[in-house]
Amino acid sequence: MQLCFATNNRHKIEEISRLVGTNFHIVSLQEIGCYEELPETHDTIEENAFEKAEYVWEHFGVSCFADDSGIEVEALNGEPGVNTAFYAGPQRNANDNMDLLLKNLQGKANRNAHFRTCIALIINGEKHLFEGRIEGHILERQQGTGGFGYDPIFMPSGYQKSFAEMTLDEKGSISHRGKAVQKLIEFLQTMQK
Ligand SMILES: O=c1[nH]c(=O)c2ncn([C@@H]3O[C@H](COP(=O)(O)OP(=O)(O)OP(=O)(O)O)[C@@H](O)[C@H]3O)c2[nH]1
Ligand SMILES: [Mg+2]
Repeated sequence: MQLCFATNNRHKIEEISRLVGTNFHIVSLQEIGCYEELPETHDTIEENAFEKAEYVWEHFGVSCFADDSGIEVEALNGEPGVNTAFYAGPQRNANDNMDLLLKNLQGKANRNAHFRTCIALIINGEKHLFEGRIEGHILERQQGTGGFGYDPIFMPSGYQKSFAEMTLDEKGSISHRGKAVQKLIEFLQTMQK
């Protein structure tokens, strides 16, 4: 089965390709001739995931899925949430985003946070949503150099290392994205039976 992964984030492609393995064949936006930014104009992760997938389905007529993700911090009433990618500004810089989050958490005892991924699938025009979530906390400072985004300051519950100190396989086995993709794979497998 061939599906377009509607994303411009190379880290997501790397993580999801490993998880999907040979279960189905993923094609990129470039491979279907889509070179534009995908619209993400809504206030929720769920709606933005569908907006990206719908754009590809409507403009290119290709079955596809999109991943919209965010980190939600308890003491900040769920922020950055839907603004995770550009929390510190339109430059979408990971260090600026982490610095701002650490600054906004200064002096706060509660550092609980979770990552959430919503994967919107449109297959032959039918729409489905899969969600994955991982609980953890925000570290005092960056730890590790792997991963992307906020990985160096996020430590999942029950672990003594940040996402940025894990291998891609380790992160994928517990992460928000890993859980959402697992649900997507199981769904696609039941469809093929
Ligand atoms: O530490 C992190 N570990 C992760 O596993 C992770 N996944 C997402 N993020 C952050 O959340 C934004 C989502 O925004 P997002 O879902 O709109 O993605 P994006 O704009 O980068 O790509 P696209 O898929 O929309 O093209 C991204 O930019 C990252 O800053 C992560 N941070
Ligand atoms: Mg985006």
